Amino acid sequence: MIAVLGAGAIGGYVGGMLAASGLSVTFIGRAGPPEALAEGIVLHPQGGPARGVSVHDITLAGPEGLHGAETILLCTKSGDTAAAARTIAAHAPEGAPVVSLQNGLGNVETLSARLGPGRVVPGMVGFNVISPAPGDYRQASEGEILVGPAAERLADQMRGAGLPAAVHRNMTGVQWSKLILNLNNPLNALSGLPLRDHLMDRDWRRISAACAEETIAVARAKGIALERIGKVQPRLAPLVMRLPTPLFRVIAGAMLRVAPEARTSMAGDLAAGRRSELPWLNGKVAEAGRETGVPTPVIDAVIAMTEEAFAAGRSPRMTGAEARARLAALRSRG
Ligand SMILES: NC(=O)C1=CN([C@@H]2O[C@H](COP(=O)(O)OP(=O)(O)OC[C@H]3O[C@@H](n4cnc5c(N)ncnc54)[C@H](OP(=O)(O)O)[C@@H]3O)[C@@H](O)[C@H]2O)C=CC1
Ligand SMILES: CC(C)(CO)C(=O)C(=O)O
Repeated sequence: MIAVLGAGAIGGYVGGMLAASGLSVTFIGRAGPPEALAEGIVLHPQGGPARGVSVHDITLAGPEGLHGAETILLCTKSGDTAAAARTIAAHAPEGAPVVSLQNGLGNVETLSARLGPGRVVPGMVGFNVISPAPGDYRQASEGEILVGPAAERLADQMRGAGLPAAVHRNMTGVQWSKLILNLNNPLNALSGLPLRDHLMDRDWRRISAACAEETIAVARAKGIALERIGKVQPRLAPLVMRLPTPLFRVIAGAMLRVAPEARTSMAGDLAAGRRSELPWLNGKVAEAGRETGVPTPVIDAVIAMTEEAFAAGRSPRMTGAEARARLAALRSRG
């Protein structure tokens, strides 16, 4: 049985696809069965027909449902990882591998510290998923799932379920490279725009490019080999993001094949009043920058602006040009 801990957008979609292929999947809620799935699941893979999974073909449970898990997919936000690790330690069989499908850096370390080394496998989901209604999950952009070699069987099961999954040997490089894409998450939360409209604004892309450059410099200082994520070569990302919009539209066509209503997961967190994953995204780059002596002034200023927005509980809905002016003011202050 595959247990999905964190029945939100990623857990609902990935777990739902696995269940639709006939695998036994249990969705674990915080205290009891996840209510969002009480009526079953509707899946909308990008470019494919919608499919339904009856509530009778899945198991919904509280933490005790981890009891029979052979593999655990961890799909909570990063701020919930430590609590999830405690739940796994208390309820899951000791040897059951835990595959983190989360964004950001540090989740694997948090899980390993609680559950022991060798049991936790890093994973990366390269596509966006939105959930317009409880139990309804839509793949909203292109991308693949990558997992560490220890999860080869899971990668096979995912492919069998129609999910584009593969094993990757350098998951540290993959996670840093995905992080470069996720540096756009707080910017998208600040603009409040659908992701596609956001990406069409060159001022926002220029800020993304500056954040990517700082992260590439930090990764280089740490000796991390960055990896291609889908069609994106991280080292070329700053160049591509800075292109004038008509050229960007042609070169980055795949990046723009995004559902019109899609927003990044952090924009969703801000809109829903949830905590942000900022400390595991930009925060980790700033931390590593301090350790390696690489300055990260743009990332630091983006952190300050995003923290302000989360403290206010709503997106400032600023334009890219306004954001650049604000960043310049924050940087000149210090
Ligand atoms: N959404 C996306 O497009 C993508 C997201 N990701 C990453 O995947 C991860 C998950 O994101 P996403 O699916 O969007 O997040 P969601 O907020 O949609 O879902 C997270 C789910 O985890 C549940 N949860 C939290 N703590 C626990 C716990 N201790 N026990 C059981 N359930 C728990 C939450 O329940 P509750 O509602 O009660 O809080 C919620 O249902 C994040 O790291 C994100 O960055 C990666 C690629 C794309
Ligand atoms: C797919 C992507 C990069 C952007 O939507 C993402 O990871 C997220 O929303 O958190």
